[in-house]
Amino acid sequence: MSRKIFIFDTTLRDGEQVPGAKLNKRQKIEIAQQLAVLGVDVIEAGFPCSSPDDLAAVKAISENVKGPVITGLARAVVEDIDIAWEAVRNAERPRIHVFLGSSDIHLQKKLRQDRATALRQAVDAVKYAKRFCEDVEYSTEDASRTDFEYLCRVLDAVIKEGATVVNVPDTVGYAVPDEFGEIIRKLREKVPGLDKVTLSVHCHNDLGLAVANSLAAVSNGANQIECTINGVGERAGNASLEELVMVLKTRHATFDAHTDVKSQEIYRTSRMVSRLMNVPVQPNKAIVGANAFAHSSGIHQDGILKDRSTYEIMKPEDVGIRQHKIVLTARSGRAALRHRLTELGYTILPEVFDRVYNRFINVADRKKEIGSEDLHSIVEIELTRVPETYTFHSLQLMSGSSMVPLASVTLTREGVKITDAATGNGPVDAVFHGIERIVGVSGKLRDYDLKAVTMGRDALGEAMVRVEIEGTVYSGTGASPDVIEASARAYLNAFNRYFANSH
Ligand SMILES: CC(=O)SCCNC(=O)CCNC(=O)[C@H](O)C(C)(C)COP(=O)(O)OP(=O)(O)OC[C@H]1O[C@@H](n2cnc3c(N)ncnc32)[C@H](O)[C@@H]1OP(=O)(O)O
Ligand SMILES: CC(C)C(=O)C(=O)O
Repeated sequence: MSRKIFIFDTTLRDGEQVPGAKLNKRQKIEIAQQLAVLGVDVIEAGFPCSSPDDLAAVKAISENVKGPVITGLARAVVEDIDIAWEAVRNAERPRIHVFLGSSDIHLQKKLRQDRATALRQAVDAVKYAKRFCEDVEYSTEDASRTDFEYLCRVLDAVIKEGATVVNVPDTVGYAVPDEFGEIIRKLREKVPGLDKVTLSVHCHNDLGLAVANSLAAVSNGANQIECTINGVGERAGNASLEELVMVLKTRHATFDAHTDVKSQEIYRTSRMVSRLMNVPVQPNKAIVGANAFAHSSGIHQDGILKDRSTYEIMKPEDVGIRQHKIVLTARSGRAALRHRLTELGYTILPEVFDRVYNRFINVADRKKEIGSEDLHSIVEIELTRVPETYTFHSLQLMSGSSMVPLASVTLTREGVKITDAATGNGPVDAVFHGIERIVGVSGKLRDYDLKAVTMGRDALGEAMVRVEIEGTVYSGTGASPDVIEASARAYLNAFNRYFANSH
C-alpha cells in the first residue's frame, strides 16, 4: 500500500482571501459540505477572529459538516486561540491551527521581535491551544525564507509542546522545487520528533511553482499538503488541489503515494467554488479548465478517435467531466468531421462527404467553432444540391441609409467568371437583380426567410427562398456567416434548380 498524503483544503480560508471572493455563511457551508463529499481530510473553514460572520460560519461548519477535521486559523495570541476554539469546539474532529512568522524578514520587519521571543510565543501558543484541543497544528510562516537552524529549533519546540501537525509554508512562493524538497528532507533528518507528527507544506504560487514545490516536498517526506480548489488564494494563489490529486493519481508509481480524494467530485467542486466566489477558471487551467479535455486540431482529433491514449493522460470521467470534447474548427480534419456527423446520425456517401468537408472548412474559416446546427445546415445544403450551372464567386455591395443600394455580383459558368452590377430597393434586392442580369432570366420572389442557425455574433445565417421562374416555383437555400451572401447563394440555388429542370 502506498503512503497516504493528507489533503488539507484551505479554500474557505486562504482561498477566501482573494479580493472579491468573500463568501457568506450559507455559501461557506455549501462548499464545506461538498469538500466533505470530495473526501478531503481537513477543512480550514476560516479565520474565526477576523469577523463575527467568519466565526459564525466556522461554527456552523463545525456543527454541520461531518467527516473531515475542521480547523480555524489563529495568530499566536490568546484571544485568537480562544475564538478559534469557540468556532471549532463542536466539530466531530476539531483542530486549532496556530501560526507565527519565523523568517528574519517577518520577525524584524513585521512582528518586531527577536528569534528567542518569537520561539517563546510559539511554544506558549501551542501550550495554550493544547488546553482546549488535542489536535493542534503549528505553522512557521515564511518557512522557506527562514534560517534553517532556527526553523529546526521552532519545529522541535512546538512538537515537544504537543503540536500534532507542523506546517512548513512557502508563504511568498519564493522556493523552487529542488530547494524546497531539500528543506523537507533535511528537516526529517534534523528534527527527530517529526516522525511522530504530520509534516505539512503550504505553497503559494507567486512563481507558478506551488504544485511543483508541494510535490517535491511529498517526495522528500511531507505527508500533508495544504491546497485550494482551482488554486485560488492570496495573490497568485495556493497549490491547486485538483492538480495535486491528479498528479498523485496519474503518476502514482512515481510518487508511491495516494490521497483519499474522490477525484470524480473534482469538477463539480471546482464549478461550485468558481460560481460562489465569482472567480472564473481560466480555459486552459489544468484538470478543470474548459479546454482541459477539449481536442480541437485535426491530428489530435484523429488520434483521439483512434485511441484516447494518444492525447489523453487522464480520463475526463475520472475528474467528473462526462466526456472529452471534440471541437470542430478550421484546424479540424476529415476524421473529426466524419465522427461528429455520425454522432448526429448522418450516413454520407464518400463523394458527398468531400463536398461537405470543403463547405465545412469554408464556413469554419469564417467562424471560430462549428456547432451541430452549423453542421445540419452545411449537410442539408450539400445533400439537396443540384448541378451548378452557375456557381457563386463573390459580391460587393454599396449601401447606406441615404443611397440606392448597388451590388456587384460575380458568378462562374464553366470556369469563366462573369460580373454584373445592379441596383435594388435594398441590398438583398440589388444582389438578386445582379444575379438575374448574369443568368439572363428574371424571377419573382414568393418567399424569403432568413434565420441564424447558430448563436453569437458570428452565427451562421441560413436563407431560404421560393422563386417563381417562368410559371414554376423553385426553392433555394444558402448559408453563410454573411447574411447577404447567404441570400445570394439561396437565390442562385433556386435558379440552378430551374436550369437543371429545363435542360
Ligand atoms: C500568510 C497568511 O495568509 S496569514 C492569514 C492572513 N489572513 C488575514 O489576515 C485575514 C484575517 N485578518 C484579520 O481579520 C485582521 O488582520 C486581524 C483581525 C487578524 C487583526 O486585525 P488588527 O488587530 O486590526 O491588526 P492588523 O491586521 O492591522 O495587523 C496585524 C497584527 O497582528 C500581528 N501578527 C501578525 N501575525 C501574527 C501572528 N501569527 N501571531 C501574532 N501576531 C501576529 C502583526 O504584527 C500586527 O500586530 P501590530 O498591530 O501589533 O503591529
Ligand atoms: C498561515 C499560513 C499557513 C499561511 O497561510 C502561509 O504561510 O501562507
